[in-house]
Amino acid sequence: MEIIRVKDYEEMSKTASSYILEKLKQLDAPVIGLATGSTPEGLYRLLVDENKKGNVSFKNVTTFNLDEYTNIEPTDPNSYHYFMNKHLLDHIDIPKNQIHLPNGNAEDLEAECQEYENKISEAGKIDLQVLGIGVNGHIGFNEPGTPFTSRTHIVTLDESTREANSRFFNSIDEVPTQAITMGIGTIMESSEILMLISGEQKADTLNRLLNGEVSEEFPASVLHKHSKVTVIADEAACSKLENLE
Ligand SMILES: N[C@@H]1[C@@H](O)[C@H](O)[C@@H](COP(=O)(O)O)O[C@@H]1O
Repeated sequence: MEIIRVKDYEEMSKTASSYILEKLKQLDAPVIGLATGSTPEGLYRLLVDENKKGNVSFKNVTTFNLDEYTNIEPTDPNSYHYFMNKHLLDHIDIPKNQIHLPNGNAEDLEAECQEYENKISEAGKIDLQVLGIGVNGHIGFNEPGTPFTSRTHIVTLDESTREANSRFFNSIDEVPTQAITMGIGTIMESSEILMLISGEQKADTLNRLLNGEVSEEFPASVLHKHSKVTVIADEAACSKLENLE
């Protein structure tokens, strides 16, 4: 696991954006895994800017998002469909049929999970998966206790996750209780993983990721088993790191 330590949120976003642009240049038909949350918003803003300036094209890019709430319309401002359109997808030159998010509104959610897995397989593999991290170590919506072998599945969200995400809703009662998420096994099949971590509220989380044990109780710890992971973390997120060199 390689750690890139940067000053602040802006520098994290810039470093991530340059990293992704470089990757996109190397591949003819890149398949990129995308994440939601406040952490990648700055990265997406920079990618939109680069696309507008003509420095990068997304015409050959295929995307797969990690997760989506269930029983929420894609047009609902709190859906991850809406989030992705607003922050990235509506503003870049990517063909719509190359964009994939789980359909949290599907009649048969189990079938939707299988179909999502099939679509990823058909695309080959995810070349680069962008990840954020929940305070409790969740990746995608894989909460503590999720098997490392899990595939795309329906999850019941932890109360702590619903609370953390309630800042986007009018009240916690409106936060969905379930979601569809790519499984940990699915995420681990990506050729490469880029994790972004920012802010003091993630300082204990980052310390546990780097210095804690590999355990299903802390989902992100699985990344120690992956051969190509880069973590970009800002000073505030690094503020509680033990074993500083
Ligand atoms: N499902 C998403 C995760 O993919 C994300 O990493 C996490 C952290 O979000 P934030 O970046 O807002 O802290 O929130 C949500 O639960």
